[in-house]
Amino acid sequence: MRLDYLSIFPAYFDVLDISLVGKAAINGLVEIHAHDLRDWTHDRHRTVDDTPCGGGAGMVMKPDPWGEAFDEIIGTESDPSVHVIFPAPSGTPFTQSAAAELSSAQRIVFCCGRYEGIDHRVIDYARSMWTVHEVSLGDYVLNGGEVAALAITEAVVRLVPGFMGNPESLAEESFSAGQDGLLEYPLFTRPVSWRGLDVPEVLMSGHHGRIASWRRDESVRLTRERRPDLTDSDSSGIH
Ligand SMILES: N#Cc1c(N)n[nH]c1-c1ccc2c(Cl)cn(Cc3cccnc3)c2c1
Repeated sequence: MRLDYLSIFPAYFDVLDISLVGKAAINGLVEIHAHDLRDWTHDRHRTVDDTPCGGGAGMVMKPDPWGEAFDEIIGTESDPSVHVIFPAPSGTPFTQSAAAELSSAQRIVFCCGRYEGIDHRVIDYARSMWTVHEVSLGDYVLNGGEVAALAITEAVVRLVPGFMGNPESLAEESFSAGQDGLLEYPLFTRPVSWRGLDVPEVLMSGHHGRIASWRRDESVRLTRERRPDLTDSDSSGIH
């Protein structure tokens, strides 16, 4: 899997060399390339923004640098196997199932905008050439697309076959298909007693049936408390 990041702050992606994604890069599972969008400007000030047509506050990212960067990084041929991701406040909420789908992609290009956003013709052009995803991390405001690109990268790469040392652990995580759409149950490890707080006895019983039942009950309880929106979904197992 090749991952490209287009941003006016490419240093955001230096962290990928340190994290688990860096390990995957070393193992050859992923290839990471960060690019400075300003490398595709031609004026002395390396300008990437301009005032919005129709007026309004803030600045909008000009289309020209993006188009030239696309030509060099992706090419000028249409290829639906290339996935181009535009984080955006107006994007579709990014989900675990979207991460799972993207984990089989061979090429993902993250377009990380700033200011008030990117000229929409950039997205329209990308849609005419590749498979485009306009996504949002959630209902809160970030200053640009970089943090979202990092979060999406981690969510996707950890699902790439061969990346996780113990793929079985993926099945028990919150939001994973194996969890019935429920939140993950509380976790404990040694010592059994810590600052007057004990591990629930059932987990020390060695009785696998009771343990499974306790874990399921806890997942249902937590999901009802914290994510009632998940309890109505068909996959939740709670109705
Ligand atoms: N993904 C996601 C996401 C999220 N969950 N919050 N904010 C963003 C996000 C993503 C992309 C951009 C671009 Cl390009 C510019 N900005 C700044 C901005 C802030 C408020 C309104 N307009 C633009 C972005 C914010």
